[in-house]
Amino acid sequence: MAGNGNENADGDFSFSAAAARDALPRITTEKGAKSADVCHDDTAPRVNFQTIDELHSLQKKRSAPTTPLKEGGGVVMGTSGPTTPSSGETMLQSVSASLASLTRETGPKLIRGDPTSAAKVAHVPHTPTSVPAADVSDSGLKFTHILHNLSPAELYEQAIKYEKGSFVTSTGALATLSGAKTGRSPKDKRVVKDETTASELWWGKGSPNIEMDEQTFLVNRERAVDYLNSLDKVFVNDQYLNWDPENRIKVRIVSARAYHSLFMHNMCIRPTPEELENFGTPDFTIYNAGKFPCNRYTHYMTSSTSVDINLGRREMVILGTQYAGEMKKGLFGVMHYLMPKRKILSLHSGCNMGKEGDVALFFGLSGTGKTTLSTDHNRYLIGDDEHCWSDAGVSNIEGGCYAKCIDLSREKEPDIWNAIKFGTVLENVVFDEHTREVDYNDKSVTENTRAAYPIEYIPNSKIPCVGPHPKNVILLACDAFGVLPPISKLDLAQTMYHFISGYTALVAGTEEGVKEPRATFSACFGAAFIMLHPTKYAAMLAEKMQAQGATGWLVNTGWSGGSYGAGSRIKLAYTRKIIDAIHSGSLLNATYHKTEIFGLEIPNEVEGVPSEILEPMNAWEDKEAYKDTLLKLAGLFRNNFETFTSHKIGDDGKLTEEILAAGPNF
Ligand SMILES: Nc1ncnc2c1ncn2[C@@H]1O[C@H](COP(=O)(O)OP(=O)(O)OP(=O)(O)O)[C@@H](O)[C@H]1O
Ligand SMILES: O=C([O-])CC(=O)C(=O)O
Ligand SMILES: [Ca+2]
Ligand SMILES: [Mn+2]
Repeated sequence: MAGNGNENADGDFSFSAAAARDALPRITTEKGAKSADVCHDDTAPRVNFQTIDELHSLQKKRSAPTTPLKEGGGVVMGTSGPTTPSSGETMLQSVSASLASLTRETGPKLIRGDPTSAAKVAHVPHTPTSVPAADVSDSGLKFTHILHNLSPAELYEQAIKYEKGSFVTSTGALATLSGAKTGRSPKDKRVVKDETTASELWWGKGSPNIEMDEQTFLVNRERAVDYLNSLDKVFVNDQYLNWDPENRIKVRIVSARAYHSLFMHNMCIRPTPEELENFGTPDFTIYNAGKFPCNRYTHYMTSSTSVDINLGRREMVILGTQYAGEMKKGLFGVMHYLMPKRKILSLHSGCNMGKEGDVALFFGLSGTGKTTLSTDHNRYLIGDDEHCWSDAGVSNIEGGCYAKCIDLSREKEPDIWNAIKFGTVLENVVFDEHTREVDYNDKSVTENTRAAYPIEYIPNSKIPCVGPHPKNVILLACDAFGVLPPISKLDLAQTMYHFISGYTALVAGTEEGVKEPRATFSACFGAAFIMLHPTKYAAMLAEKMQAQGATGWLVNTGWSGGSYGAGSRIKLAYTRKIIDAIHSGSLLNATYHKTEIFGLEIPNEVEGVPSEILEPMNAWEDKEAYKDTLLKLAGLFRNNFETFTSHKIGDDGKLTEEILAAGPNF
């Protein structure tokens, strides 16, 4: 009967007599079953390992270029004999030379690979020399491990294991903290003034180049190098800048953090394994000592942070800041020096291209919309921030994008939202401690939250990131005064006037309550990065725009209907419609009327944009307040331009006159 354990209809099992005495039933298998068939679910073939260590050694397959040794065996390399060094050896020698102490004239002893890894590692061949005991230092005796061009996955592991504040977010990005500094430190930037740069660069009032001498640079360089050599391990990135193959620059970044290495991996152009094998000597080297400060007793130092550029030595030193943007923008400064020497214009601009090959440039100061508006689902992204314009067309300097994340939404910026995934560095964002979902509205750490991702994370990026000559040059200004029209067409002189002015007005504070907008004028929409006098870049831009017949536009991505506090920021959807109309060419054929004071040409209609916002005065309720604010802004423009009135722009005296006349008239 059911339940008494004696069912045996199929002969599958039967209870032994013990069942009757309440013991556990003994299971008997099917008649005739051989012992080898007992376990039907474990029929895997023989294993290839005898020990746990062997099992672990099987997990990782060797790959070039990130694993320690190319030629198997894993023997520690001895002193270099008559045989030619392997590429791994060459790399170590090259890095050791980069990290050489200038006072001791020796490079550190280097080992490739993580210090904690059990994997066999190779070290740089070191010629044994007998040195006086007094010259021997502890750092000279130790080995520094070099983590050379690690992959994003390896860098994630390094960051999570060793760098506090590193987490994987719910979408797979690496959340990091940049420490005390969450933005650049322009007041701490120094540029070496030597015989050459004294005459070539822009110095003095308004210039971003604060001088330092060669000797002081070497003091800071030694400080950074000694710090890096004192560590167990340093990260080394060998990468490229500029997608134009004829004007590509090789850069090496030596840093103390996996965060910095992954950031630059994303932001610079990534070499192929073959290119890395044959990388050779870099054209420019960054020593990023991160949190290690400069010595404030050092000449020219006014804080514990110092970002030093030496164009002669082709080196940059970073002390006392971990904000990764310093590296990206430091290299941009270098390009602003090197490229004009080759008659190539360097630009703080975004750049994209339509299906018909029409290229647009987007100039603008930080936060005005270069990244947001160049990332356009209907167009190919060439780059979001740094470009070159040569006789051949445009090329992106970088291999990645650096998007502002504050208030980021999937609806408004889907491509940027989707780019925040595995491999992306997310700086200073706040996330849920359990779900790891990021709250992009949270400004607890900083308002300047950022995502750095490789450009190919944007689905319609154009690889290689080059394009033909621009057709449209769009100047973005986030006008928190709310008086500039959302869109106006510029003639060449006006384009130059606004390019040299480089105006934007962001909101002064992030605290509660209404704050006065603060006007910022930054020549060439990037005074912090230019090296030569602004008129040099302006002359090149004028010449190129003229030669190519490019049209200039001024787009206000800021306020409408009143200043910050009374009006509101122009809807991103409207700005996108305006940009669409520029790209399509429909705005070129529109009818226009001219504004008072600034003399800007405003279109009477733009498809998809309410006409009442096109003329700024119409959107203001208080017309008197509008006029006062407009005059106030015009005055700010005029004051700012005074420093440029004594400069000639290019060889064309007539253009200079026209540019001076292209400013506000009142
Ligand atoms: N009408 C608008 N047009 C453009 N951007 C807008 C508009 N309204 C709001 N925004 C927001 O303004 C910000 C523009 O930032 P974006 O990253 O594009 O600046 P950026 O010019 O690339 O600056 P940076 O050089 O510092 O990278 C984004 O957060 C975007 O969502
Ligand atoms: O450099 C930065 O921190 C961000 C940036 O792109 C800019 O300011 O133009
Ligand atoms: Ca940007
Ligand atoms: Mn920028």
